[in-house]
Amino acid sequence: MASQVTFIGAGNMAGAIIGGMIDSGYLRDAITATSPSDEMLAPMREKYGIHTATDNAAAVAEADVVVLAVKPQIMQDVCAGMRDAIQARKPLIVSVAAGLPAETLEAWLGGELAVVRCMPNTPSLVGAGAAGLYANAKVSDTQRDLATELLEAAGLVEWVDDEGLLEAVTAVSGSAPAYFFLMFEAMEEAGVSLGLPADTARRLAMQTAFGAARMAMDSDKTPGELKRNVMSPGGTTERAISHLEDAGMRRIVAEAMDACAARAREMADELGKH
Ligand SMILES: NC(=O)C1=CN([C@@H]2O[C@H](COP(=O)(O)OP(=O)(O)OC[C@H]3O[C@@H](n4cnc5c(N)ncnc54)[C@H](O)[C@@H]3O)[C@@H](O)[C@H]2O)C=CC1
Ligand SMILES: O=C(O)[C@@H]1CCC=N1
Repeated sequence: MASQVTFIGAGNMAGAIIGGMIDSGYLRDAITATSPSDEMLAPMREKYGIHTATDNAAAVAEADVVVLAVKPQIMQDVCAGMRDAIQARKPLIVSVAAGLPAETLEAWLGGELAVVRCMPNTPSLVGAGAAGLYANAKVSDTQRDLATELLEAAGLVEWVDDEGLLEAVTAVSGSAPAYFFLMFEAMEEAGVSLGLPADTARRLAMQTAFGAARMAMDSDKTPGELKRNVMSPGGTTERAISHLEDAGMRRIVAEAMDACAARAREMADELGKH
């Protein structure tokens, strides 16, 4: 029998994971999503055919897994409202909230709980997400497999054995879709400066990124080797890559990712006080 999974919150992240679960054949009848108003829930019922509820405590009463998918800023109140129901059942807690430590969530829900903390990203919405997962010591192997199954429905899953590494995951994948979107903007603008229509430049840039990612994932060559394969001696790519290297592209990327991880640590400190 499928494990009963209740999503607290029915927004982007919950929708992405639920959509993936259904596409990979998870039993609709075993999935519930909650939100304070029925406005967010009607589309979930129509699109996915799952159960919905506006009462969080009632919705977790028979859950084997509770996925916390509300904004970090309201999480403490949301946890307080279902604490007794969670303690009565002790389901696996899976949180996708940015910045909130597993220990804090466990405390807010009354303690002694198996907690998996995830850092997913928005490409989960198209089944191409990348998520880092961390399990506290109370998570069993079966629960770990279940969390993998749920998150893999929305893309790649990588486990880390130190919770602090989720800050690095935030820098490498959680926030990183935005780095690539910035690159698309910059390439479109530069393409327009070179005379291309904006939509042509955008389509070419995006398809090239998609092709490069797919090629790198399918190949046993390193990204460095694939890069050198594009660079004919004395040719155009060599000129472009030299410019990026001389302008400090690697340093800029490293500094941006350091800043991202530092902010993730700050957020954990700000949100995690309990
Ligand atoms: N958007 C992103 O790139 C990423 C988001 N996350 C995390 O995912 C979590 C959810 O984010 P989104 O799905 O983007 O937000 P969202 O705003 O799309 O969804 C939040 C949902 O919570 C519901 N909600 C509000 N109060 C509630 C309550 N008292 N009880 C139950 N549900 C309630 C809202 O109705 C809404 O359905 C956040 O904690 C965020 O940190 C994590 C990684 C990436
Ligand atoms: O920008 C943020 O804080 C969240 C966490 C990762 C992606 N979005």
